[in-house]
Amino acid sequence: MLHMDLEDHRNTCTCGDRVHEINIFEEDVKNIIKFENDILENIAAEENLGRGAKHGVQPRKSTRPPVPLAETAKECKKTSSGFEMSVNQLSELWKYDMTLAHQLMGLPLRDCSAILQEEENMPAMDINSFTRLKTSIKRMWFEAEEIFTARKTFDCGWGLFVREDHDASKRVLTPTSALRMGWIARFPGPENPTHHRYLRSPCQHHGNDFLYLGGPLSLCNYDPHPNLKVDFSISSKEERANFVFVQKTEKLEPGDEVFWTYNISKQEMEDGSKDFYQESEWKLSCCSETDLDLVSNQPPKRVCKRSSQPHKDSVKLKGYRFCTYCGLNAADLKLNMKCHIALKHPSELCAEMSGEENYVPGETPISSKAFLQHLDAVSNAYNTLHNLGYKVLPACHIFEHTGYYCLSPESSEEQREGLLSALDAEAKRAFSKYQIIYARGISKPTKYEHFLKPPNSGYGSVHWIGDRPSSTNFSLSNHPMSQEESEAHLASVKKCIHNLGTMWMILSPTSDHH
Ligand SMILES: C[S@@+](CC[C@H](N)C(=O)[O-])C[C@H]1O[C@@H](n2cnc3c(N)ncnc32)[C@H](O)[C@@H]1O
Repeated sequence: MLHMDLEDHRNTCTCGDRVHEINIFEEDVKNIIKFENDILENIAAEENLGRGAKHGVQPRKSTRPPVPLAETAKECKKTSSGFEMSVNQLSELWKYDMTLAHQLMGLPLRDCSAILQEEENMPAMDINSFTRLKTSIKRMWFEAEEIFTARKTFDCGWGLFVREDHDASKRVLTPTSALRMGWIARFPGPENPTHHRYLRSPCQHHGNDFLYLGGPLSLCNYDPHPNLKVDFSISSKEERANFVFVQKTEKLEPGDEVFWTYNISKQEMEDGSKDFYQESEWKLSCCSETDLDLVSNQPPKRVCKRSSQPHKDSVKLKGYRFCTYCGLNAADLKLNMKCHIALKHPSELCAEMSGEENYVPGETPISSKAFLQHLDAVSNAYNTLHNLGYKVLPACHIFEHTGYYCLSPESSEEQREGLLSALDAEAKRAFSKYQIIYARGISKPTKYEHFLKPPNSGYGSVHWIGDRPSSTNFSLSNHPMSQEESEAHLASVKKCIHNLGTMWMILSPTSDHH
C-alpha cells in the first residue's frame, strides 16, 4: 500500500493540533470525494469509451522482481579500450547503426547534423579493419533481429524487446553461444560537436577516453535488475574485447523488455555517484528522428487487447510507493520517498509552489525552509489520501494499466488532444470505480505531456536563498514555525490534499472534452 514516510510526517509535526486538524480535514476530503465519485460514476456510464490511441508502443512493465545476477559485479571489472578510429569513421558507423536499427528493428531513422570535426588523438583506422568492423556490425544487427526488436516504451524512450514471434528453441543463449550485440569505440570529448550523440550509450571509462557502446545492445534500457548477462571479454583476443556479448540469464518470454545495468549499480544510482544521461543531453537540436509509419493524421485508435478491464491490475498492487513525479517505485528500491522527491524533483516542487503554469526552473529564489514546508505538505497529502484508502498512482503509469500507447514525438496536436481526452476519461473511470488517483506530482494531469515521465532535476536546478537544504535531513524541526506560519503551513497541507483529492471534479478544465 502507498505508505509515504509516515514516520517523517510524525517527526516533523511541530504543532500538536495539526494531526488532529488534518484528521478532521480527512473527513471533509472523504465527503467531497464521495460526492464526486457518485457524479463520476454517472458520467462514466454515459461516456463513450470507444475512443483511444494506437501508437505502436508497448507500455513498460514497471515492477519486475529482482533477478539474482551474481556475475554483475564481476562483469564491471572487465575492460575494453575500444576501437580507435577517426571522428569521421565513428560518425559513419553511428549512422550505419541508426540505419540498421531503423530497417531491422523499426526504430525511427535517427540522424544528427552536427559538424564533423576531426581530433588529433583519434587517428583513422585502416580501411580493411574498418570494412571488417562494418561487416561485423551489420551481422550483429541481423543476428540480434532474429530474437529482438525495438519498441517505444512510455518512460524510457525506445527499448529492446524479445520478438513476439521468437521461438526460444531456435536460438539458445549460453556462455558458449553468446550473441555479439555491441561494439565499443572511443568517442571525442565534450569540445567536439558530435560528442552528445554518444552520450546515449556511454559504456565505461578507460583512462581519459570516452567509450561508446554501439550495436543492438545500445537499445537496451537501464534497470538495476538486469535480465541479460553481458560479457566484454569472452575471448582474450584484443579486438574481440571491443565487442560485447550477451547471454540470457532469465527465462525471457516473447514480448518481454530486456534490461541491462550498464555497469551502474543500484547503490551508485541511489547515491547519485553514477547516472545515465537524459535524452535531452544526447538528442540536441541538430538531431532528428523520422518515422513515416508513425506520422499519421488518423485520429488515435484504442488498443483493445488489454482494455476489457482496465485498471483492474493496479487495484491488486501491493507493497508499492510510487513517486508521482517520475513513476519510480520507491518500495522496490527501498528508498525513502520524501528523500527521493526532495533530491530528484526539487524543480517540480518549486514549480508547484510558484503555481505558475510556465515556471522557469531556477528563476524564482527559494528558501530552504519554504522548500521543506512544501515537501512536508506533499508528503502529508499522500499520507492522508492513503489513510483514506485511495491509491495514488503516477500519471505516467496510466498507459500500463489501460493498454493505451504513448505517441511518437512527431505526433500532431490533434493526436495529442485525442489521446489526452481518452486518458482523462480513463483516469476518471479509475477514480470512480477503483478509487485510483492518477497524479503528476500533486496535480491533476491536464495536458498529454503530463502523462509522460518528466526528467529528474536536482538541487542544482534551484536558485536557493542562502544555504540549500541538507541532502539527508528533511525534517522541518530545524526550522521552527511561528503560530502564523504553522497556520499557513496547515492551509498549504490542506491545499495539497485538495489538489489531489478533488482533482477529478467534473468542473475540471479537461472535462470539457466530455
Ligand atoms: C543505452 S540508451 C537505451 C535506449 C534508449 N532508450 C533509446 O531510445 O535509444 C540509454 C538512454 O535511454 C534512456 N533510459 C534508459 N534506461 C532508462 C530508465 N530506466 N529510465 C529512464 N530513461 C532510461 C535514457 O535516455 C538513457 O540515456
